[in-house]
Amino acid sequence: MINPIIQLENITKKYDEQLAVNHLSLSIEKGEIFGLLGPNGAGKTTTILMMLGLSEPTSGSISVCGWNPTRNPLDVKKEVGYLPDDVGFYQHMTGWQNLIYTAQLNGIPKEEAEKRANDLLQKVNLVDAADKKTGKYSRGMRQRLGLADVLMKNPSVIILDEPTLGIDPEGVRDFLNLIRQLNEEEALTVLLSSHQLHQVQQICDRVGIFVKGELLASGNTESLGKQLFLTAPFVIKVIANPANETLIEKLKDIPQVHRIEKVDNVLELYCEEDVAAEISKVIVESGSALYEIQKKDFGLDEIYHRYFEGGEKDEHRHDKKETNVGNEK
Ligand SMILES: Nc1ncnc2c1ncn2[C@@H]1O[C@H](COP(=O)(O)OP(=O)(O)OP(=O)(O)O)[C@@H](O)[C@H]1O
Repeated sequence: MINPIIQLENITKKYDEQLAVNHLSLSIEKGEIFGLLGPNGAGKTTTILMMLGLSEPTSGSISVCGWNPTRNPLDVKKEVGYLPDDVGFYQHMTGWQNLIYTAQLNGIPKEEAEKRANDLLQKVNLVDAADKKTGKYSRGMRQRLGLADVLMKNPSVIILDEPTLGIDPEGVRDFLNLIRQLNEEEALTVLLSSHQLHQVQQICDRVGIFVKGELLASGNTESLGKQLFLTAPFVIKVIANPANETLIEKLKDIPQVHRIEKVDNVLELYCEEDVAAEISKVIVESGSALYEIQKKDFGLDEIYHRYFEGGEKDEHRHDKKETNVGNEK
C-alpha cells in the first residue's frame, strides 16, 4: 500500500477471556472508502474504538494519521470524525444550533463555524430542517446531521459505525451517495462498518470481511470471492438440453471443474478458473443444445449467505465441496 492513513498491525483485543479481535492487520489508504463488514459481534465496534484511542489493544500497534491513538488520542480526535451507531444530539436545539455547538467545542471561530454549518447543511440536504429541533428529526435526518456534525472540524478521516441502521431503503441509497460525494469533494478517507454487505459494498473501494474477530479477506468483491472460496471461485451457469448424466460426466472431466449442481436443465459448474469456452465446446460436441451460458456473480451472494446470514462454518477458508448434494466429483 502506497500511502496508508490507517494501519493496524497484528492487533488483538481481549475482554477478560473474551477474544474480540484476533491478530488483525489492516491498511487503509488515503482517500479510499473502506467497508469493515461482518455479522453482529464480529468485533467491528471494538476495532473502531481502538482506532480512536477509546479502547486499548491487548497487543499489536495502530497508527491513525501518523499518530498512536493510545498515546495521542487528542491528536487523532482532531483528524478523525466519528459517527457512532447511536448518534445523539441536543434534542431541544435545532440542527443548526447543534452544529454551531460542536464548532464551539472544537474551538472553531464563530464566522467560520457559521459558514461551514451553512455549507454542510446544504450538502446533506437539511437546509429546510436547519431550524427544526433535532428531537423532531427522523432517523435518516439525524444520520445526515451526524455526517454534517463530524465534518464541522474538517477531518481528514471519518469513521461511521453502522451508518445505515434503521434508515429506509431510499434513505440508505441517498445517504450512501452522499458519503461517496463527500469522499470525492472533500478528499475524505472513509471507514464504515456494517453488517449489510449488499447495502454498502456498492460505494466501497474495498471491503474487509470480519467474522469472529478475524479478518477473513479484504479487497474488491471479485478478489474476495477468490480469497474466500479458494478452490472454486468461478460459477458458470449453463442451460442445456438434454442435461443428462452423460453430459455431466463429460463436463466433470474438465480439470478445472470442481463440482456440478443440477436443477432441471440448469447446471451450475463450480470452477477454479473461468473455463466457459471449454464448457460450451464440451456441450456442443456431446450433441446437447446449449441455450444459455453465463458467469454467475458468485462472490457476493455466496459471501452474504455464508457470512452474513449466520451460515458461516469453521471451514470458512475452504470451498464447501462436502456440503454439495448429488453430482460431487
Ligand atoms: N466492553 C466489553 N466487555 C466485554 N465484551 C465485549 C465488550 N465490548 C464488546 N465485547 C464482545 O466483543 C465481541 C465483539 O463485539 P463488537 O461490539 O466489537 O462487535 P461488532 O462487530 O461491532 O458487533 P455489532 O454489529 O453487534 O455492534 C463480542 O463478542 C462482544 O460481546
